Amino acid sequence: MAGLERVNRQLFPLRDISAVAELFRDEIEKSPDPDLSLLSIVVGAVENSLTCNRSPVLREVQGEGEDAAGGDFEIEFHIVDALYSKFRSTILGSVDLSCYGDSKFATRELVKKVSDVIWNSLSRSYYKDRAHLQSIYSYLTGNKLDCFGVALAVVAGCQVLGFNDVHLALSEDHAWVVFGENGAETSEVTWHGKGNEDKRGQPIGTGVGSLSWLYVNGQPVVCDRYMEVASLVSSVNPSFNMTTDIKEVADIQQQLMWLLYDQGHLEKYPMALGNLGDLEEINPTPGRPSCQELFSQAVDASRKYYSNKHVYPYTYQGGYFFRHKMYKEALESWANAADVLREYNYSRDDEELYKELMEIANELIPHIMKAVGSGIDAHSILKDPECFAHLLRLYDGICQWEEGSVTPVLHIGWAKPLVNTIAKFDASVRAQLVIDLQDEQEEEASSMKEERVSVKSGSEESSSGERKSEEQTNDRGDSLNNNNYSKTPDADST
Ligand SMILES: FC(F)(F)Cc1cc2c(N3CCN(c4nnc(C(F)(F)F)s4)CC3)ncnc2s1
Repeated sequence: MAGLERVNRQLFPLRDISAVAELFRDEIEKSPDPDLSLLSIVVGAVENSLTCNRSPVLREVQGEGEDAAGGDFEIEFHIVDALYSKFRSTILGSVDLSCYGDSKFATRELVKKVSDVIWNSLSRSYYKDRAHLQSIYSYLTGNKLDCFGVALAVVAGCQVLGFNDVHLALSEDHAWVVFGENGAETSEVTWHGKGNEDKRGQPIGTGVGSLSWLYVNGQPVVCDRYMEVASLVSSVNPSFNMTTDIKEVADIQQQLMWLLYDQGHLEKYPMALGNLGDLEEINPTPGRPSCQELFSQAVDASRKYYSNKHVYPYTYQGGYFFRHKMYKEALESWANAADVLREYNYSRDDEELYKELMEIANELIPHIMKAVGSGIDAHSILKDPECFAHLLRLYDGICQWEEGSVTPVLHIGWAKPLVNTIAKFDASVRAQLVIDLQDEQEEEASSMKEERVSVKSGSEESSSGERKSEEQTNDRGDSLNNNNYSKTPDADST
């Protein structure tokens, strides 16, 4: 039974958060196969009505403080019904299933066909980096989707066709699909980054090219239906403009995230836990885990389920510590993020992460040095050898990221802030630096280079990790705006 037939029509017209939450709860708790297009249309309609259709008069009255009051929304059943039917008839009307064999599993050709239907119905040219282009509501009412939205729409389209083996696979800056028996097949279905030729229909490379962060070294978040619901909730964007969020949209997103959290559907989704942490930092829910705990759960999830190959859990956590002037903890989180990077080779597809690290190294850390330099030095950072060790581990990780990459990472723009920062630490702290190089003979034997840097600080010492093996160093490393997931191909690249 399709989603709309089982929806509780008494809930409509949807006028408040609890009605939207009730509809999601019904769909998540009562249906073995939550209807992605229904849920994406509903939450997209709410987001759109509160953030996009703003009457100028209302705006003057509301004022645009931090959280401009979003006013009310009213989502009529017949609107949702019409859009839901439009999506289903678009998909069912464009895909002749008799062309794709009789397997109950999707084929590569079918997945590509669904991707083509979505792709070819998008507006010819629009600003892909804009907010609010992630939902099927946006697709149906404006023929616009960002790169995440295309991937979600393809999975929702395959659900309409009855192929429940097609699922969303998510890295920290790209999305694709898995399908077939045991989800053993993969396919690109959307674009990535600016001006890159899309690879739609191709499997995800498994060769050395996949050593780029973009494909998280074979450790993507592979979603089930419920995690796909979590991804569409996580992609809700409360932004009204660059400086203002609509509080009602953030509240709805937060409540839906807790609903999914309670059902265990965020357990293996580090970025969703990070997003919930951000929402909780702004507006804590009484009786719920703190944002610091959520950021820590995101780190644990990456370590437990993804061999610690995800970077963002540490940058979510480091950003939190930085904002709360917990500078030593921030340096440790950022050093842990850099440890993840060591296994990767930097490729031009990784520029979102490059920008993240640039901001940390060349803006946030210099800010810390200024703050502690002028006396706000709660933990006397500049006298703490462990902080110095975290700083060196951060930079050494970035250097190792660069090693073996075809694209350089560091340049003079990095060196100046680094030199200034190192110079800020007390000479006595720097003097404690002990660099012990591994014995030469062993190096031949293992053909793996390993160098240990440690800063003796009382009992504790910290050290850097393994180097890449020889064969990895010459590989050719064949970029989501953090708020709204979209990548920015040129305006008319689709
Ligand atoms: F599908 C793509 F291509 F868009 C990749 C995905 C991105 C993303 C996400 N993001 C991206 C990272 N993001 C971050 N926000 N702050 C971040 C940090 F730098 F503080 F770590 S990372 C916001 C939400 N949140 C949930 N799921 C996903 S799936």
